[in-house]
Amino acid sequence: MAASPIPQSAVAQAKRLVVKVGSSLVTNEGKGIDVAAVAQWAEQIASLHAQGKQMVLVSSGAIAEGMARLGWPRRPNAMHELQAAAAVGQMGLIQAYEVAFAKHGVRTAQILLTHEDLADRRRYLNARSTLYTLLGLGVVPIVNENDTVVTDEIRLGDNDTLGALVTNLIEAEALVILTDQSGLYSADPRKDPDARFIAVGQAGDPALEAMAGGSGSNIGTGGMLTKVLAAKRAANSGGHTVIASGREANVLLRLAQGEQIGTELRAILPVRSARQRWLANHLRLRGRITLDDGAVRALTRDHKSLLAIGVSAVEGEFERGDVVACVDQHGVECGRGLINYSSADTRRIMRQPSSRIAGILGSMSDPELMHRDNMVFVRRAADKA
Ligand SMILES: Nc1ncnc2c1ncn2[C@@H]1O[C@H](COP(=O)(O)OP(=O)(O)O)[C@@H](O)[C@H]1O
Ligand SMILES: N[C@@H](CCC(=O)OP(=O)(O)O)C(=O)O
Repeated sequence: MAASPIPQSAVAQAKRLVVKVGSSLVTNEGKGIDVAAVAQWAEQIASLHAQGKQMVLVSSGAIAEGMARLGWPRRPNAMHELQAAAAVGQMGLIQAYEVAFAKHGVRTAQILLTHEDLADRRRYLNARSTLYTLLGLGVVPIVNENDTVVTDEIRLGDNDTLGALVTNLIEAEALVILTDQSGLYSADPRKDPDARFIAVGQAGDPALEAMAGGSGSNIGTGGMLTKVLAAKRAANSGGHTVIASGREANVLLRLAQGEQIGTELRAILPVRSARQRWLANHLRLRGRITLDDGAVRALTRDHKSLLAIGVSAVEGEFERGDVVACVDQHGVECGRGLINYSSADTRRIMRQPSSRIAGILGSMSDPELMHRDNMVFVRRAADKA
């Protein structure tokens, strides 16, 4: 008797999944929403939902669809035009998904997030509880970046990162990134016909980042690099990532049956706590402080709190409670955390022992500049968190 196949893939085992679809797929290379493709993904997600899996969809395509609706042949450079296109296109995107999911009796919800929503602790917790509530109600949330309100400095820019942040937020066990390639290759297959397919890898392996180095298609923004980095980020909460072709027939259903399709990037890094992830997921920091070698050792090897005496330079303007990066003498980040003193005060107390803080500032709120409980450490020098 033939043994029944044991589903081993990340998607087969996951009870909570984030599926991300990129702009070039959703809009058929920018021609306008690919209604047939949307219908197929919706059917598959509805089917997995019916099997008891909690599903979240992160969909790009608002800008590309907006451009198609407005009759713009080329992607504009001006931020306000991109935002106008996103506002127009998001209507079409959500409408297409709502119609497609309704055919299977599945309710959907629109969630538009910005980097700031996830960096602010209260808004982050609110977003998380709304997503959990929707999942508990059996709704499929459809997430995109809130392009209309972001500025260049605070935009996530690509939805691969957003997909990973949502994976972290709801502690999904798997992130499926659907794109226009079969997965990750050793080089961009559009440019290198000898590129080798990578079936499996380890999330966070720097060799993968080197392979994915090139930029993406004309329609998408991130290319493969943002997908590989998203896998590293998803691994912070134990999420495995699969990068696969969204054009492959029944790709999600087959993955859920344990079939190996695409590139699976397994999470084997130690899982960080929700608070550590929140700290690590700050993509834009208020400032950075340079540490001397002794302080770098105290932080990274001994996991001690940071004292002002180990700081040799301060960049940026920040307040007490902001998230600030700690870098070594070469500018390589070794950790980050909530700082107990403003940039102005830090400049006055740097290189000084804690016993002198009260004398310099008139009072001392905390003996340490950053408490180790409020810090997250970067595992390797090459790890950009
Ligand atoms: N090593 C690689 N393996 C596969 N694709 C790569 C690689 N390096 C660059 N790419 C490019 O990345 C593109 C996918 O990224 P992108 O266009 O941003 O997609 P999406 O819109 O789905 O996010 C592919 O079409 C491919 O040309
Ligand atoms: N928020 C943007 C998505 C950004 C983007 O292009 O992402 P992607 O296609 O996934 O690289 C949009 O909806 O157009």
